[in-house]
Amino acid sequence: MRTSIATVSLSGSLTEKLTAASRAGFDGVEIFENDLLASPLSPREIRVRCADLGLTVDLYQPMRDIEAVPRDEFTRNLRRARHKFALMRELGADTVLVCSSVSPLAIDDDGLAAGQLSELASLAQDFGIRVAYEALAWGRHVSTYDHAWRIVEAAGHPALGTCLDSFHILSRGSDPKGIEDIPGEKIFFLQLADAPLLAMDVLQWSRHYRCFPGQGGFDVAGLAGHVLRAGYDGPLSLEVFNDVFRQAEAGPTAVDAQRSLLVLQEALGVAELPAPVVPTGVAFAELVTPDAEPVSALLGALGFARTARHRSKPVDLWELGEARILVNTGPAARRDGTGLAAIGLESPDPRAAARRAEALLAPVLPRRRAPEDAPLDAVAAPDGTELFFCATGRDRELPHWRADFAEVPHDPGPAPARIDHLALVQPWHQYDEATLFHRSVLGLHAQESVDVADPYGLLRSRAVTNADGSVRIALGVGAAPADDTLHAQHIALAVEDVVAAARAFRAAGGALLPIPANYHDDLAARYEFAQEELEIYRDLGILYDRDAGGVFRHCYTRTVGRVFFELVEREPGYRGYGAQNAPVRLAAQHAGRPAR
Ligand SMILES: O=C(O)c1ccc(O)c(O)c1
Ligand SMILES: [Mg+2]
Repeated sequence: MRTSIATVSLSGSLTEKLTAASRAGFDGVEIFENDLLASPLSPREIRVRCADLGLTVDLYQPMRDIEAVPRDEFTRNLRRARHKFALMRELGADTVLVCSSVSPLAIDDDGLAAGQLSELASLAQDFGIRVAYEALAWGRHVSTYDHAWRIVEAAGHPALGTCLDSFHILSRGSDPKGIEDIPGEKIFFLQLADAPLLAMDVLQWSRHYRCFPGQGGFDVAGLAGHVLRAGYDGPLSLEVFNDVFRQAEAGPTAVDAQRSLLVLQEALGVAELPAPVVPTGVAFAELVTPDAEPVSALLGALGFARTARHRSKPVDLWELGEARILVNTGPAARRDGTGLAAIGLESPDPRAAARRAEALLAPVLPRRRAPEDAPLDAVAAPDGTELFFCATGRDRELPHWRADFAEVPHDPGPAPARIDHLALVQPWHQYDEATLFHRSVLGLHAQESVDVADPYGLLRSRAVTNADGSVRIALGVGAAPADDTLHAQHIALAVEDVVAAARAFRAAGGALLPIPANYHDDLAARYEFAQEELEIYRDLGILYDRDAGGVFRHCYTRTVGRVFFELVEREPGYRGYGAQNAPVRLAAQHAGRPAR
């Protein structure tokens, strides 16, 4: 289907918005009046620019407070409309959006509204223009889609139809099934937006919190299905008022937007994408560092052994049980400092996984970086983390990253361990994008978003997982642009006995993050422990959580660069990540930072 986006959904000047929409593959745009008013380009120049970019101007919007007003007021409205219709001809736009009046002058009289909208449509028709009437959820007398449709139907004018906007319909809890009773040719336009489920004033909700389909809590695909079954054949158009997208760069936002429509069309069965290939495990995590020494010391104290070295690059493989960490001291490290740069995901079909990612507009990375390397399929996540799709040792035909490494002499590692989860820090404006990306591209399931108090701000965190929990990625973000060395990434290692692991780490010279005594006093108030047990937790800085499924005990290493490790002992039924304890951990990490 054709896709369109309202200019209000993107940041920047009108030209920047148009360029971003075109590059992301949109077919058309809704031009928001303010964007036109503020543009140095004339309407005709905008039309040419759109044509050059391969965009149609699908809608001009909005006209406000038009209908059901006293005659003299309506005469002034028609005068205004005549100007706008002439402008739309220059612009090459053939549909105008009229949203239901919020004016105190508006009269609660459907007959009057229908009559005046019909007059407006007659004037529009002279200009070759159609009028699409939309119920704002906070409209003064008309606030539901079925009410707007009754007025359009009563008006019975060929140049008057309705505009459906998923936000207005779903935010009011209207049943979208009734959409199928509207003849498709009378649905002149469809605007799509999702939103998180918030209990707040609907106008504020709409103007600040809309997001792209699949990023919020509404069943936008379900609504769009009703619209298609009604016979609508216009574009799927995104109209998203969002404080974050207004500030973020237009290019990536437009890609995120287009991805949301691809996923929506897949759900509607009108677009076929390569099926998701859900990862089945974590093959490795790759750290980059300019200085291998502190990272090696940390890994060594955790019990990892350096087992192999890359045949042609400055990359070491460290292993502890099934946990594998690559330490890369190549050029990227000198540029970016110590951080988590890549994740290897075990994939049942790496090629197919990469094809899906590509179809969903993920940047595909050059297949490994040297001629003798296994040609691994890889894409970049929105935060820049490289995701490699691996088939470790499963199939001789498939590329095998492990074969790039030559064994080095080492003692067999001691305790069994594996990667429990990886926590990535998202750029502050990419939280919703990151969730949609990991869900749609990797086929992971998103758990609920949790708020975590940090002494200097509020963090949000949301985990995406596969069904058996063998892949868990926690996506975290601060509330605003921040020094994200604080909100560091981490690698959580699942161990059988966290107390033993923490003791062994300390005995090997590792430094655990100290946790204030108040925390453990509070634990004593909340749960019953054998006395020594709590003393052990105090001594090692072990944190404790419990849910209906089981117990979670965990502790943290000091941070190196932008990364730290967590040791976790997770009872199989426990679903969380110790979010309850995160504020204490964050405060302890702040306290432990060198003064600046
Ligand atoms: O918030 C508004 O005013 C507004 C304007 C035009 C729309 O299409 C809409 O859904 C909301
Ligand atoms: Mg709208």
